[in-house]
Amino acid sequence: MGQKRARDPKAQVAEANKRKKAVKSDAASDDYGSLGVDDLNWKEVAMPDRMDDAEGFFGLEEIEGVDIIKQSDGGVQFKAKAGKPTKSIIKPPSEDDGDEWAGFSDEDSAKKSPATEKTPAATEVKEDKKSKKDKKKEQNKAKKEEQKPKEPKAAQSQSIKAGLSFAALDDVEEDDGVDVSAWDGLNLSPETFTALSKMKFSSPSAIQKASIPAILDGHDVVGKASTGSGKTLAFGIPIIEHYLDQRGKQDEQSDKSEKNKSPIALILSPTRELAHQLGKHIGELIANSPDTNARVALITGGMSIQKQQRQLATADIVIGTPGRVWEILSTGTGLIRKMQKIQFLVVDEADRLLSEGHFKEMEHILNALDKHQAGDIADMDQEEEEEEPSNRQTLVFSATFHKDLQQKLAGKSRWTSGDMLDNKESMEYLLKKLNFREEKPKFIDVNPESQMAVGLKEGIVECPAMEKDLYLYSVLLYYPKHRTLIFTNSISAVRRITQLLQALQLPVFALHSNMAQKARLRSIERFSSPTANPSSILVATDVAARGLDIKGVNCVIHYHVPRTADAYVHRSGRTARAGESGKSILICAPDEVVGVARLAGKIHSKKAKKADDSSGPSKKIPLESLDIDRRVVARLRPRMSLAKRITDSTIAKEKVNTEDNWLRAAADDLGVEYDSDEFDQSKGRGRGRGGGRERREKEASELSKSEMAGLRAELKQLLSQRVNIGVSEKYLTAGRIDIDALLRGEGNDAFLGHLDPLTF
Ligand SMILES: Nc1ncnc2c1ncn2[C@@H]1O[C@H](COP(=O)(O)OP(=O)(O)OP(=O)(O)O)[C@@H](O)[C@H]1O
Repeated sequence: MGQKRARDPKAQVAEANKRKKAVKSDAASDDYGSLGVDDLNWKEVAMPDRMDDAEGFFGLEEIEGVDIIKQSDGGVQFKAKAGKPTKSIIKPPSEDDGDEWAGFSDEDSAKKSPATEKTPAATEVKEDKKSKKDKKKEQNKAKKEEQKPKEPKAAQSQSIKAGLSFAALDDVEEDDGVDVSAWDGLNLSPETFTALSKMKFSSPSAIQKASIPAILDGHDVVGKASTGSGKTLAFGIPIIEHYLDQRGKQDEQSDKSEKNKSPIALILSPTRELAHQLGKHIGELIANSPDTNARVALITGGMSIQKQQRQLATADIVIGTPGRVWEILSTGTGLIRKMQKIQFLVVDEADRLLSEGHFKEMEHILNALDKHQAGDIADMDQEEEEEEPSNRQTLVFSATFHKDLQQKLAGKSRWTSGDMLDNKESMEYLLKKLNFREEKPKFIDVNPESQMAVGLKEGIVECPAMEKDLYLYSVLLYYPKHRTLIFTNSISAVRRITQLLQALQLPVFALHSNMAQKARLRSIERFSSPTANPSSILVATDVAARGLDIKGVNCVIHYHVPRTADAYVHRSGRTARAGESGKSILICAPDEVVGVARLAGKIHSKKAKKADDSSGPSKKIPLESLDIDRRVVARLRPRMSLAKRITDSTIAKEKVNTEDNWLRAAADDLGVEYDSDEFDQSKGRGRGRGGGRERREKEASELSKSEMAGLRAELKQLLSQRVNIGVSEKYLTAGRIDIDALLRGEGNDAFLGHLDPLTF
């Protein structure tokens, strides 16, 4: 319900204060005056996890202590119940529901958000055509005369007017931009220069430098560049350039109503989080670009369908996941027709989007964009059907491209591996399905040698299969103040490891696709917030492997060996982004080593080949081996075994409860008595394999409350002390410990004694 107006929080607060004042004065004259729906302080009703992604059912809100007053026009107003002060039901002034990312326009913000107020585009609708034209001409003239700004245009043109209050000075932004002359050759608009300067992007990355001119020249582009190398703006900047160009033309030639306008770009992404992030990143470019008010509609699952349909109707740029985009296009009226007019189709993380899971919806969308017989366009008249075919540019980006896609697309083969693909094969495949406008799109591969980011170090920790948890914990303690992303291959492992690390009092969050959308976004926000604990940990499935751009991730740990080479590339790519450095560490049981060697071999094959050519054949895994001190592992074992018992018991209890409830309900349906002991006995009979696990689960679930409390107390006691790795506290002053450093809070304060830091 709360509306996001995040581009200008100050104005939002001012608006809310104004509203509050108005309500206050109402309340003063009539203590129980009537209120509108948006004035009330609605409370969210907690939804169970199983409601996750209930197809647009976003949630319920409730309010207590109000009477409903029916209006003569059929509408309703609200009023505090007798005896209840009005104040108790009014929404607080600066409330923001915080559900959505900043930077996207929505219907409400279109009406009165400060972002739209600041731009002429929003108010021009009311102006007469002639004055609009004159204004535009003046703007264009000014634009031509303008030098590429080394300082923001907004700041240049700001002049002090009489009668301005001090509050107005808040709107004058400091010119803290950077020199952006390195972007000179790319033929960008002054608006984009200003935005880049404000965003402090002093020079283009390799993929941006190569792709932007090609896209601006009207080419289809297939772009391949390592993770974190700035692919989003490689296509985002040309789209905004096109928007700025078109905006001028449209204003001059027509009085197209908001409803009749069509989006210029459709950007497809494989996951919701990535779609949100793309929206945020492109939204930042728009927000920093003076007088640019392109509207971004975010079309992903987990949010209200109706709202998204409304946003899509007036959007300039549509960003979404294929499932929801297709759902909205196929059920809307006239939306496909609008989308057929897009100038850019962007397929981000292309190899993932065009593979298993998204294939059907992608196919539907691609067909709908090209063909004129989809259901939605049955109402299209003859004249329109004979329109020229779409002339859109197709832009395809990823850090990796799969080999089997082409056959998969043709329905000839099952998905087998995530092998890397050389350029020619991927081109053939993409050419076929994406219907490029050019016979040969421009293939831009800025890092043919390696998919891995330059600043990434890759390491491996070998450990016994049953001790992965212990080694994981050891690695985490070795690297304090490291923001760490841990990847697993299953949702149940995410749940278990999160609980385990929580029991060990580490600041940990979970992320997997069975979580409600809001919880997913919350986990990412908490993990990535600049004010978050610098040792924050996010445990995730591969839903977080691609595209997520979280600032300051220092380390990626693969708790499970990734299933494919490209998954390894993308997971590892969550660190060492935008020229930073980072670590990727595989935790590996002895029987996984062969698979890891194969996987690493594929990724580094070209590099290895080069090395081999010069120095003879080598079978070594191209990953650095990390030596974890055995003393450390031994000293951490007691903590880990306590934490494991607590976690196993909690999980087993949850499982037993769920099973019990399910069986009870089934017995009720059948009209029989449910006896859990009898059921357990019959279940145990004749069981061979798996019986041990069930017995262990049962035992774990049978730990009493007081036993659990005992375990927790014991663990708490252990965690309250530093891990002593071979120092008698009696001899603290004997010289082996730098007491001053200890008091200054330097070194690794998880340990007592000298810990050789990992050289990795
Ligand atoms: N020219 C630039 N200068 C400095 N930083 C930049 C520049 N362009 C983009 N960035 C920053 O680099 C980071 C990575 O960008 P982006 O998310 O677009 O990478 P990517 O190549 O799409 O990565 P992935 O393959 O993982 O999706 C972002 O934080 C972005 O703000």
